[in-house]
Amino acid sequence: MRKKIVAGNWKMNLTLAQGEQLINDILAAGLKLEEGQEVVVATPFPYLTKAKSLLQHHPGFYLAAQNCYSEKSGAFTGEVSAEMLKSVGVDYVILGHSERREYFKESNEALAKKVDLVLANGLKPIFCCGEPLEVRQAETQNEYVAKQLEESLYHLTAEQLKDVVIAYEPIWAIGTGLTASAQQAQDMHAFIRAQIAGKYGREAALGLSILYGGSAKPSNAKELFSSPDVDGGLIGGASLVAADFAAIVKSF
Ligand SMILES: O=C(CO)COP(=O)(O)O
Repeated sequence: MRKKIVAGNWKMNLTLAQGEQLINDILAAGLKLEEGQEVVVATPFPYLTKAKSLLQHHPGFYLAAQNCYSEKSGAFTGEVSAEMLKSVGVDYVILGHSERREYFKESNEALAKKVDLVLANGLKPIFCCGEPLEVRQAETQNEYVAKQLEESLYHLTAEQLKDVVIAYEPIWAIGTGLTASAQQAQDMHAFIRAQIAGKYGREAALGLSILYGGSAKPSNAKELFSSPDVDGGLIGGASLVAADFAAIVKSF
């Protein structure tokens, strides 16, 4: 079902005590979530259990991990499986963030395997896509994103796709202070929805939540979220400040 989602991606920031404080501050911010609105917090792995205990009795608040490994289990020192994430109460898993694609060389093919493992464990992927600056400058962003979707998602059944959330994160807008304009975001979100409609049908496309990520902040969230195909945001820097994150959630 299509939902409005604001997800905070903490990335590799905060200590446990700081993270605990941040969640408590967000919970104390008096956010009133309506039916179909969700707040998701994506903490580093070591904080997931603690974060779960803080969030679990708050309807509408969900927990995400920022990654998982592309194999089920075994001798993969330092890696974390989807099954492990499920066992500590995770709801969503961010997959294919551009930082992981860039620094850890995650391919569309490896991401397809991660998507499968996440879904097989009853978790929901927040699948990230988005183009680098040179692709945007060459005006080939649609082809670029279409390929990401095709190679990582299109092996799924329509039933499986119902549990997938897509986040469009233009790389040139991540952590740069440069935000896609509301029109640029809307255009890409509409394109993604049309691609999904072409592959899975109109009903599936209308049921899909597509989040925008890239320098979203309190001052631009309302405009971004007011576009018809933008169903919320995946927030980096501003998710580390409770007042900013809460203000963005209030922009639903
Ligand atoms: O990468 C992002 C969220 O996953 C966006 O990060 P910023 O909001 O810091 O630009």
